[in-house]
Amino acid sequence: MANLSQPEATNNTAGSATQNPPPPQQQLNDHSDDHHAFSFSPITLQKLPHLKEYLQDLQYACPNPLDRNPFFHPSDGFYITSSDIVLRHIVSCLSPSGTLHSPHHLAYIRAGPRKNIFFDPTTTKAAIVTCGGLCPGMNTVLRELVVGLWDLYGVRQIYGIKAGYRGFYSSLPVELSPKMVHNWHRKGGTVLGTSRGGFDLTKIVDAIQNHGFDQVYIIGGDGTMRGAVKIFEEIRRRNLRVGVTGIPKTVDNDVGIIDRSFGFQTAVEMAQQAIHAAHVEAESAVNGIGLVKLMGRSTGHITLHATLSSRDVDCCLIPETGFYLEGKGGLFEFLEQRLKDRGHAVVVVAEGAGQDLIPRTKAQEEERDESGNRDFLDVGAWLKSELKKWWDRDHPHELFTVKYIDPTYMIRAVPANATDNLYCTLVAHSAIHGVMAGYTGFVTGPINGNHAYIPLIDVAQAKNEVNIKDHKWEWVRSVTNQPDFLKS
Ligand SMILES: Nc1ncnc2c1ncn2[C@@H]1O[C@H](COP(=O)(O)OP(=O)(O)O)[C@@H](O)[C@H]1O
Ligand SMILES: O=P(O)(O)OC[C@H]1O[C@](O)(COP(=O)(O)O)[C@@H](O)[C@@H]1O
Ligand SMILES: [Mg+2]
Repeated sequence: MANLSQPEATNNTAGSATQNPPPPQQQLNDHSDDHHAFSFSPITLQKLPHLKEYLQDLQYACPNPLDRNPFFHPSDGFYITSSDIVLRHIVSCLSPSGTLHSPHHLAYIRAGPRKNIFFDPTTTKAAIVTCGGLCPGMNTVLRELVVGLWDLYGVRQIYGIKAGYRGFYSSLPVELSPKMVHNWHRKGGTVLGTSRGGFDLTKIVDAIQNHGFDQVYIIGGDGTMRGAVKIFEEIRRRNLRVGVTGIPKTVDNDVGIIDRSFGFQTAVEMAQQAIHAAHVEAESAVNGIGLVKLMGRSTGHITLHATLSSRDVDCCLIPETGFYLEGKGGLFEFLEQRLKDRGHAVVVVAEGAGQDLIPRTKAQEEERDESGNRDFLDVGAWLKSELKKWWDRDHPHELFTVKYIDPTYMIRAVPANATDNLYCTLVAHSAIHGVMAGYTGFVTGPINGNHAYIPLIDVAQAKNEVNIKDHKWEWVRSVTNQPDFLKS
């Protein structure tokens, strides 16, 4: 349990040393309930929405059923209280006098079971939906939500919404039980189905109301989280007794605040196979280049992590840094030297990198997927063709080979590895505990290794890009010795 200093009568609204929006200012004086946000100097606890905020007569439904669960023996400290927090940043800086440079710290409410719950499990009706692209572990989260609701809390009405947000209003919910989901964690993809687009707020909330759902679990990426905020706000506007929670899923790892999303590590692991094959092909050719394109719509996390863990990569290209082909400090000059020194080279490029270099028509510029995400041109195919043109122009009589590998969906259409599966279980159970405790409009995810509850709106607004100023990007540069592509 966190050891905090005395609570102050008024909220400490000091900002944190983060890139995220400052926490909402608030005047709070009731610290008795778990759902109230308050701040302790020098820590500001991030406020979390709670059903009690707009349903004033809402009372605790009952003590947590885990009290009576034969497999749990709740002891002191088992239940999470309002004093349990997770600090946003654990790396700080001491001044010469030994005090912290940044006097204010942002904290989030720690995830986990609460002593009292606001839902009666015998009448609770939960809905679960998966949206956006696939990610390893989606089925594990589905399974653990069903099993957790059923076994931990005794909920018997659990429904799956088919094929993403549109499924709320375009098809009938599917009844789920532990028996039905028992082996789902072994399957890639999502048994419920998923889709992009189809977000119709009124129809979705009408469906939630008409079906009588009072808990909604939304699994998806950054787009899904933005939709979930709107659903939560509309539910609050209609004064519905419905808890809404988001569970971030993204192989791109582009969802902010949390350490990482489930499935990311599995995707990085799968990417190794493509890099390894590219390396073998390149090494076996004369002047061979192995080129691998990896997913990452607008962030290069998969490419960066796959590069760092592979060590066979000569050049890593991500959307967060520009690159250029010709001239001093360019890609061609670098590869020419590598081929001279080693006879082969491996280039790994994120799908969102170099998009501004690829010529495109006006129509191509406008192309969007059903969710409104920009459609990318194939940077790998373009790079392969540019490399060939360059070599034919500058070395017309020398052998040269580019072997282009695009594993695309292979890195995400697989079951989660052990680490991601563990994550999926924790995140699903934490989400259930939070909703049962009356929290709503929140996301569960690990912050510095500990699961916390974070306001949905903060997560929907925060983007997790590769910070090219931090050490991780420097490691890439030192592993590959690639140019910085900063034109002098
Ligand atoms: N700004 C938004 N407001 C409401 N719904 C959105 C928004 N952005 C995306 N969505 C919806 O969220 C779902 C998934 O979004 P998408 O961007 O395809 O995937 P992901 O959630 O994995 O990023 C889609 O049904 C899409 O219509
Ligand atoms: O072809 P699809 O299904 O639209 O998916 C492609 C996109 O999905 C991703 O894997 C993940 O995207 P989301 O997290 O937005 O679903 C991206 O890397 C990629 O651009
Ligand atoms: Mg997305």
